[in-house]
Amino acid sequence: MATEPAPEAAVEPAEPADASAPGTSAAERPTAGPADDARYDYDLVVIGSGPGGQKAAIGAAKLGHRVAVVERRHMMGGVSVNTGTIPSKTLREAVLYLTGMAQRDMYGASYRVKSDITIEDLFARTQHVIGREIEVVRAQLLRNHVDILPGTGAFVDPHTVAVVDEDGVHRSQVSARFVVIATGSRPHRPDTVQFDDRSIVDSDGVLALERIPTTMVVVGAGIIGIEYASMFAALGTRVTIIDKRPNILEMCDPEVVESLKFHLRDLSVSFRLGEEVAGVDTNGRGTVTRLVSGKRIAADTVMYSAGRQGNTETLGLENAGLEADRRGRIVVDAEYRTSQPHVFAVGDVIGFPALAATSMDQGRLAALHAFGEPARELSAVQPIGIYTIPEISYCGRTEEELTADAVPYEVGISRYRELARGQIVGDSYGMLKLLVHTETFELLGVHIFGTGATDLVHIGQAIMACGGTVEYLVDTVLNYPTLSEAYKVAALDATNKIRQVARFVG
Ligand SMILES: Cc1cc2nc3c(=O)[nH]c(=O)nc-3n(C[C@H](O)[C@H](O)[C@H](O)COP(=O)(O)OP(=O)(O)OC[C@H]3O[C@@H](n4cnc5c(N)ncnc54)[C@H](O)[C@@H]3O)c2cc1C
Ligand SMILES: NC(=O)c1ccc[n+]([C@@H]2O[C@H](COP(=O)([O-])OP(=O)(O)OC[C@H]3O[C@@H](n4cnc5c(N)ncnc54)[C@H](O)[C@@H]3O)[C@@H](O)[C@H]2O)c1
Repeated sequence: MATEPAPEAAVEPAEPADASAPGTSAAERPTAGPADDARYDYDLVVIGSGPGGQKAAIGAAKLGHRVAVVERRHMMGGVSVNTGTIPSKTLREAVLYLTGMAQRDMYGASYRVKSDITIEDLFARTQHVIGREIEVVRAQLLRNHVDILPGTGAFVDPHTVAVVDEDGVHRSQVSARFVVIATGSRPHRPDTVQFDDRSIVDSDGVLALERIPTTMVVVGAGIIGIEYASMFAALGTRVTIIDKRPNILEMCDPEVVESLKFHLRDLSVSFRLGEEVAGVDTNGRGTVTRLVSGKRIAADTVMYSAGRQGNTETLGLENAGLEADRRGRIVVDAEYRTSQPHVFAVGDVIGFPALAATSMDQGRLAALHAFGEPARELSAVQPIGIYTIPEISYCGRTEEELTADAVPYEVGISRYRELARGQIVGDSYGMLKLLVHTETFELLGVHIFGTGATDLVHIGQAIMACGGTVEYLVDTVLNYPTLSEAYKVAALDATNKIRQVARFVG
């Protein structure tokens, strides 16, 4: 994501930039809600078309309001569609398919679908999916009569947004009763590192690599770093992961993290944890990463994934009476309202948890709150999906948290290798762990490692969100053979252990 051009001071009066598009001009709007204010060009202007912005815009349009989305021409769909969630998950799918990785248990360690995988093979699939997704986003906005204003938006005053085109020329200026800031984030680039977008890249640059590197250093063992590290390791790249924290993915179940590390080491990944990067040197042919401890690591490519920065510095926040913190984030209340009650902010620009999944709901809720519609809070039980190879997913609490809070719990485990479906799909390493309250039988946490984890987690999530107990799983018939059966096996394991303790106690 490049830095946006700064808006000029004087701008021309508003004319929706995409007014030529059929059926999209504000004047043709079929209905306007009773609360609409004719003083403004729009009831809602959304800045940014990522998951948060899309859902805010469509949510308001469904209520019959006049809505516009400001977005740069090349970024329709946001980071999510263009450089984040969708390309990374498509790349993972291409890696899994072409390397034959998921089938090696069945057909042997040398099994490959294609022996000489090129970067073109991988990016062809990615580009195809990105193209389709952009069309889906655009079509959804247009069929909901949302105007698309191409360009970069910036506040002129608290109710007015100027739209500047890529070449720095002002396109228009629009006023709105409400504004939603959904400008997302970009990779954080430390000043000490000279990114050249060839051998020293961030998570955007990794999507423009010219070849699959033989060796790679990944700085930052957060979700982005570990996901890409596992993809390149599967492709045969020798990857070194560096992080100043003592372990990777610290929010996950330690047993799951150990399983992942075992798999990654098996793919020649090395870990340099508890180590800080002092700088990176490049001579055009390769890189040397210098650690504060004095170590030096040579690699073809360095990928930095050391956190993200909110896109706020060219938004003209000061013109709206707003400000952002050092990391470009905007503070909001429980209704996603900023310190200006008519301006909302959603998605990565408000910080944690910074997921496409949560951003969508934040956008939807911000639109409801803006127009005074009833809105329920999001369920507290939210899943995390990490698309490593193999994948990880969890919801609820970890063993550490429960122990720290002195909550009595029992663990129920199911190993995929003991499930018929696990054998059929060739997953011998997968496992599902349930954490169950020993007195109430309430489900407290679900931690999954292996095939289908990010989908399977939703079964546990639904039970937990509805206050269900493990007895539901014991008493329920599940399809056979499925991976969902892991829930049943783990539930029986946990209840057997609880019963055994009860027998001893008498
Ligand atoms: C590599 C990677 C993988 C990821 N994988 C996942 C995943 O598997 N699951 C998941 O849930 N999340 C994932 N995420 C996170 C997810 O992509 C983000 O949380 C999500 O995209 C944030 O949505 P958003 O609505 O805040 O906007 P974004 O998607 O960040 O989009 C913001 C948009 O605003 C535009 N914009 C910025 N400033 C302006 C301006 N002044 N005027 C007009 N437009 C502007 C930008 O051009 C951009 O298009 C991943 C992120 C990355 C980087
Ligand atoms: N599957 C998913 O849901 C998914 C996938 C990718 C990204 N995301 C989202 O994107 C966000 C950003 O991810 P991220 O991985 O870039 O950030 P992060 O903040 O999670 O991780 C950054 C890591 O870099 C380390 N680090 C920073 N500077 C360092 C240095 N100089 N030397 C060594 N280590 C250093 C930090 O200790 C930290 O562990 C996440 O919070 C996540 O919400 C989600």
